[in-house]
Amino acid sequence: MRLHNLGFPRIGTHRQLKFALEAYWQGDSDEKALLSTARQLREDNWRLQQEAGIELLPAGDFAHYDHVLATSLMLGIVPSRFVQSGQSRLDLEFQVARGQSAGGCCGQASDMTKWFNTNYHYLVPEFEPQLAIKVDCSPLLAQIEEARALGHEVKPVLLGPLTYLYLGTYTGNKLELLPQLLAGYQQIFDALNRDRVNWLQIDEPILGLELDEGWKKAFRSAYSQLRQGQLKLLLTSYFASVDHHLDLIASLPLHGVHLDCVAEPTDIQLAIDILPRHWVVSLGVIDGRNIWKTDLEALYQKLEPIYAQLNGRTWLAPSCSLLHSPVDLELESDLDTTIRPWLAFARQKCQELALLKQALLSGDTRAIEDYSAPVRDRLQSSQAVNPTVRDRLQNLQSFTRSEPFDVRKSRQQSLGLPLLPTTSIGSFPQTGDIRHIRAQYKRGEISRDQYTRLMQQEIESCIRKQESIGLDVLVHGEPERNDMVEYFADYLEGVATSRFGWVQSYGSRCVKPPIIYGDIQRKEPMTAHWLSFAQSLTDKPVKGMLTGPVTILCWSFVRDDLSRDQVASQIALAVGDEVQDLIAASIHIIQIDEPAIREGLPLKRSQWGAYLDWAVTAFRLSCASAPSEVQIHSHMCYSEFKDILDAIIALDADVLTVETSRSNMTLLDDFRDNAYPNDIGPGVYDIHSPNVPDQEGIKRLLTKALQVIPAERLWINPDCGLKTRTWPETEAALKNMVASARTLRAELVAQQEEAM
Ligand SMILES: CN1c2c(nc(N)[nH]c2=O)NC[C@@H]1CNc1ccc(C(=O)N[C@@H](CCC(=O)N[C@@H](CCC(=O)N[C@@H](CCC(=O)O)C(=O)O)C(=O)O)C(=O)O)cc1
Ligand SMILES: N[C@@H](CCS)C(=O)O
Ligand SMILES: [Zn+2]
Repeated sequence: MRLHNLGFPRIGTHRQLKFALEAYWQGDSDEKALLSTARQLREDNWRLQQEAGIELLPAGDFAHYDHVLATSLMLGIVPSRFVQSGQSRLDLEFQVARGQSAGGCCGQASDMTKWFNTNYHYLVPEFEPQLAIKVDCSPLLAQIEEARALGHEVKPVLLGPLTYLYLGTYTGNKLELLPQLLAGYQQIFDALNRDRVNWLQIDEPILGLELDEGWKKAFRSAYSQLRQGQLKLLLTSYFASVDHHLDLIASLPLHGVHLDCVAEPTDIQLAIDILPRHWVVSLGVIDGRNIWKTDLEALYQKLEPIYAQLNGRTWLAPSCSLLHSPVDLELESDLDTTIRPWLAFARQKCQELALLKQALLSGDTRAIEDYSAPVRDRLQSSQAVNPTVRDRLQNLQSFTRSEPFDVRKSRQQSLGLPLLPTTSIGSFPQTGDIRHIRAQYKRGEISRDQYTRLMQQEIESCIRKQESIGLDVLVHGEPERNDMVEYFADYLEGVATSRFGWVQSYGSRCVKPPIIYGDIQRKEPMTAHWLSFAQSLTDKPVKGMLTGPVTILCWSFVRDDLSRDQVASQIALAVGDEVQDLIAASIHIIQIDEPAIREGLPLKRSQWGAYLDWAVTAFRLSCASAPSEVQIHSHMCYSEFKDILDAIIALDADVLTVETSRSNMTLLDDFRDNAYPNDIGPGVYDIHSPNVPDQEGIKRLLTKALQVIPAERLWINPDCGLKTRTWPETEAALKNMVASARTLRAELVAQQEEAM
């Protein structure tokens, strides 16, 4: 039996990678310093895993920005707009991820989207008909060498060719590109052979999807064509079961397969029966994506007969890469002492595997019995159930708003908004000063009153800036929020937050997912005091800003003893209570953000309907109590939406703002023929790039939008919130956006007059 790991968090216990990246981008450090931090992190990670008991360590799971982008660079698949002579490989990587710096030419960053159903974002590979593959796997080989020099036995990790192809964008049939791509993968295989690599972990998570015949055929042909030499391929999939593809997998020339046995019920016996007798079967039995301590005793009972059957062919691992888990629970000294023993972070998950192995080898279960006791405590804890919340949900009468959109729209004329209203998505720059003030408050260095006053100053400054820019619907700027989910978690019973539980979201950006351990209800109003202050400063409408139930759910570590739809409904009630308080505070426009609604989709399309039903219900429940005069907005980003358009329509928000600019408004093709019935604001510029969009560019996008959306239903806004930008970029960009809106408005009025 061997213990291995699919990948480890690369950001570091104290987000060392984040700080090193940002210092490099700001010009405060050099390439040498960044590479040295990265190397140190890899070293720490390997040591940590080895000390915990992992025997075969992953190498090549580390990436400076993103592992899909690292694969693109390894293959030389880089959009031609970035390839110039002179820049280092590292700078090329950052240009593709972040857009070309002002000094370079006009390179728009590659699109970024969700990694399957997680809150991690990858850089979408862009394929051109001639892939111009130019393999350079020296960074991977260097990582293998580093690990070997430290005395570790490693298993390199490579994103498989089919999944890589599936995740990219291409105007034609992607499978046409497979032969070219395979030539690149062959070169990588050859290099790994020359390097005497033994096992290669080849990640093909698309096997969790319901693939069509074309892709299944491509799997067979790709893996039979690739000459493996001495390499032993361990095919890994995760985030879903692959029971439906076992015959396909069994037909591939592999040496082993890894199964995620946690994400969905997985028939391990079926796998053993179908897979070739000589293959290694890696069982992903420790949840790599949630933070609950594993009931090792129960797992032991389940695995014992399987282990006996597989004998030496059993490998044990977390279900997926631990990229999605915080690093080390040891650091959480402030966590509630009842809750802390219920948890396991990445390091503890590795230790769980070691305990499990010990028990399976020796048959002595005493250690795992002791270890697992808190799991039972959690499931029986009185903290998990709140009868008031259960009764309230049981007795609910109203799940949706009372009048249809057209009636609501006419009642909302009282808001007095112009044609093509301009707005932003909510957050304004979270400057170092703001974060520092919050850190001081948390450390008790400033009082609550001082903190409130400083945040109010920031809100006032945001309002004045927006007035001067000329926006129509203002926001308070969200300065008081550490994060759009964590902030709300602190106001909710049944939810805990950690201190160092960072998980990488994209590049240098991290989040601390809250921990939902019990029934949820609001402790007190969460935002109304900030909004009421903001509205008192201006005659323009200020938009209230809430995070929706599905997003709070998807971006948290969620309890496993209650169904996700029940948890979402509980959150919806809490958000709905805040909607009431905002209305009472004279806020007439309220945005309920749901950027995570698409990422919550199960991998298998056949399961989408059930998920979307409860997700839509939860959103509608959160705003059901808003009278028709109150305008409800929602916002979505980081995803493709065309395949869930019906659900998005069913949300029935009065206004939907949605990310579109990075994908050049291709989303609008789906909105043709009035496909989207309510008001919509397709984002007109990419907020991830420091580049300031010019008026002409914005106007071009808006003109495109006007071809499919009638002017009376079109809003003008950026793609997403502006918290990651600086103020100079933000003001310049918004001024250009407002100027474009005004020009377009004038042109539309002139056209109307001409037509009369
Ligand atoms: C919209 N997005 C979000 C997603 N998921 C979320 N949970 N939240 C989101 O907003 N998923 C999809 C996208 C992903 N986008 C982003 C964008 C930006 C960030 C981001 O900026 N993250 C911050 C961390 C945010 C935070 O919690 N900040 C805290 C702590 C600040 C801090 O570091 N303090 C220092 C001390 C500072 C001092 O003393 O001067 C410290 O503690 O050491 C806060 O503001 O209070 C990031 O920096 O990565 C994430 C996802
Ligand atoms: N209101 C949030 C939405 C981000 S998806 C923001 O503006 O940051
Ligand atoms: Zn967004």
